[in-house]
Amino acid sequence: MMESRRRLFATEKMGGRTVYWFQAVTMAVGILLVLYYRAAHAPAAGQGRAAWVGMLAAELCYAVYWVITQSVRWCPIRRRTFKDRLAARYEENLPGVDTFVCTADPHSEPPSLVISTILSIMAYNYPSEKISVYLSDDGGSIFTFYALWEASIFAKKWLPFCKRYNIEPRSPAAYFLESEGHHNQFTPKEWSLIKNLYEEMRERIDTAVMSGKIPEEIKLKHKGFDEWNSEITSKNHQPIVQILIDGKSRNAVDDDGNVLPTLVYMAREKRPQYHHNFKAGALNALIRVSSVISDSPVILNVDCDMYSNNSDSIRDALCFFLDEEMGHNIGFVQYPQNYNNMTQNNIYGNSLNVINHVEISGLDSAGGSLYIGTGCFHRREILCGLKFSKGYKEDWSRRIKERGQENINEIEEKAKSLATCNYELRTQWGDEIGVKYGYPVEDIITGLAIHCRCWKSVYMNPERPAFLGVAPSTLAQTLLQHKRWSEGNFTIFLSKYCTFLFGHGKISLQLQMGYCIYGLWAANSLPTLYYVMVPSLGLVKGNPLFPEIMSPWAIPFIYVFCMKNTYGLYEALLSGDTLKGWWNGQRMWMIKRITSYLYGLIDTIRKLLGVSKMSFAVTAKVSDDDEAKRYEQEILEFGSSSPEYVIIATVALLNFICLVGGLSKIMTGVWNMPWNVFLLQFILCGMIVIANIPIYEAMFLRKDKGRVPSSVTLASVGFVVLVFLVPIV
Ligand SMILES: O=c1ccn([C@@H]2O[C@H](COP(=O)(O)OP(=O)(O)O[C@H]3O[C@H](CO)[C@@H](O)[C@H](O)[C@H]3O)[C@@H](O)[C@H]2O)c(=O)[nH]1
Ligand SMILES: [Mn+2]
Repeated sequence: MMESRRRLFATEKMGGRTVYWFQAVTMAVGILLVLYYRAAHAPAAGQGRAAWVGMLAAELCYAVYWVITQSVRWCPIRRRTFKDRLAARYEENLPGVDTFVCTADPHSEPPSLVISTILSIMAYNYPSEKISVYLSDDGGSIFTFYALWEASIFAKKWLPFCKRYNIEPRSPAAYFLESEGHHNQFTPKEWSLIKNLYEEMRERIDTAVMSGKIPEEIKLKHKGFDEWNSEITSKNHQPIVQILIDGKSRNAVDDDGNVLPTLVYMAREKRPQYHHNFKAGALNALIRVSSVISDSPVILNVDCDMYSNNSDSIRDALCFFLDEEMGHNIGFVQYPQNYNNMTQNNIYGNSLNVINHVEISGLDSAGGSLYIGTGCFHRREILCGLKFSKGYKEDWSRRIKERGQENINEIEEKAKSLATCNYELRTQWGDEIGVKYGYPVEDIITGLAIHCRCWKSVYMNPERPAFLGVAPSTLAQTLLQHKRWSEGNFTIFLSKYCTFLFGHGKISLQLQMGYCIYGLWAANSLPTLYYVMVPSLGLVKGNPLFPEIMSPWAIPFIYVFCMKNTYGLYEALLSGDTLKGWWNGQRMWMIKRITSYLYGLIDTIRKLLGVSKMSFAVTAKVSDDDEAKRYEQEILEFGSSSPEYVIIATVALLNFICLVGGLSKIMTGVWNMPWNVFLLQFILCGMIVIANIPIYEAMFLRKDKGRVPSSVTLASVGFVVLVFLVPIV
């Protein structure tokens, strides 16, 4: 009796609270003093008042934002699971799990990468008959289908190999990369055999993609290839659903005679006159298609590059859903986004370490992790719009969908009819049912709606990362991704789904604030743009904007600046960043704010005005050799002449000129003011210049292809001249 009541998971509070509270209280006092000083000491009109008021506005924004970021720092928690108890109680009655993998473009997301993810999911340490894997191909590409077909055959060898030797990770690409040289648990022959099989398969797939042709004899081997003809394009084709492995069929066994998971390819119908709603549209089609094939009560959703790195993740997630005491109101279980292509010092700040270790853990204690699009287990019912009610209880022992008289062709036809363009017309899909449409971050808004239907969620961050994906490895891709994210979250903030309105009374204030950390990314761009330009300009124009260094009022400014950075550094180091990684992160933080977030802000407003439409630009998961090499060496990649780079170069150049100009004016005594009036401004400008050193290198010293193109440098010179001519300070 006692045994059966023991919990399947535990929740622990994280330490470090004294340090946190010391930081929080002293920062709050410091910020208030800064704001008071700003308000009380504004210069007279005509003597730089406008610039001063701008500083006040910027600091006010920072202050509000700082308060918001504290919401997730009060009491972060960590979760632990007891898989042995799960097995002891439920091994015979484990629920089915449907996995949705989305891909959109065979060029930025190579099919060979996609199938490594698929194979890693098929090989979970979980009864195969209960796993179904669905690939949604928004590229509608015969090459992706071909790769999946190859994977369905390779799986017969791969799954037994994984299970026999209990290897990790179970993505063949990742496994063979990692295990080179230390694979002594099995005979070298066996290892080489399977490795060769894998490499040959990859070779065949890559060759097909590169040559744009699939050998005719292969096309004869599966009826699915007949779906493609010369007219089909990614934007215009009929619905395609192909069940490559039917887990219920007797023939679906691996080389050891064990059942194989079900494997399905889907390309929903696309027609130019219908809007397809990007990934959200794909997920909704998958929800319907899977409902006639396996209809499992649990759905796992991963991006095509996010392979499973931990074969126990399904079991970990189920420890939450199946917990007798607390499981009934948990709507989804989110794992962090981790990447396997991080360089040591996080050159583009993409490691998300602090978000993963600090912020989402804090959100978890406030009511639930956000749904971040990949590595997330949902209950099927909540994705379909179910509201939480007191007496709710899922029947986990619900049997795997029985199949009546229908044969596989009939099921495919039925599934196709659910993946047509007009199926959703005049329905609640994309609104009350399924993943929400109209937001570039469909994940966040869908998670918010689920929280507001009174479900909780949990965040699971196991020692061995559950999923590993591909982070953007160029500056352009990083900025593109962050533009989409900041724009998406800001769109939510300005919509009727703004957490303070929509979430009011439904989720805790803490969680409402937590959502706004990301909701306000875009809004942060303006104060930052102001702060990296105006004080520096003030140096050359003789306009003091901070208290002089001897004044007691300098203390709160210095304190806030130092504390913010010290505490930030402390969090970063605790989360696994290196010192240099943190520093690179600071640079990227500035760059993202003055480019991605600014663009995100502008595009959100343009959408509100109706002059632009929502888009979802897929980030590339491959880069050319040259680029990859510079990424390895942590050298910033520019190369093309994009307007974002002009902003970055302009700000860098401007600060350099201001620093030199300001110094020389002080030295030569042009200003009638002593140097200590400007010291804080010099420090700020100097820090910006130091952070920008790699930008100067890219503009003036580097010769490689990734340098800042001279057209960008020239344009930035033009803008700097313009800035000096316009009397804004
Ligand atoms: O029309 C589309 C566009 C994208 N995708 C898929 O969506 C996933 C995410 O796209 P990616 O370009 O990798 O974007 P990221 O910025 O890395 O994605 C993060 O942010 C997205 C929201 O902006 C979430 O959907 C993702 O799950 C989350 O990992 C990929 O598997 C794509 O294949 C589609 O299926 N159809
Ligand atoms: Mn991605």
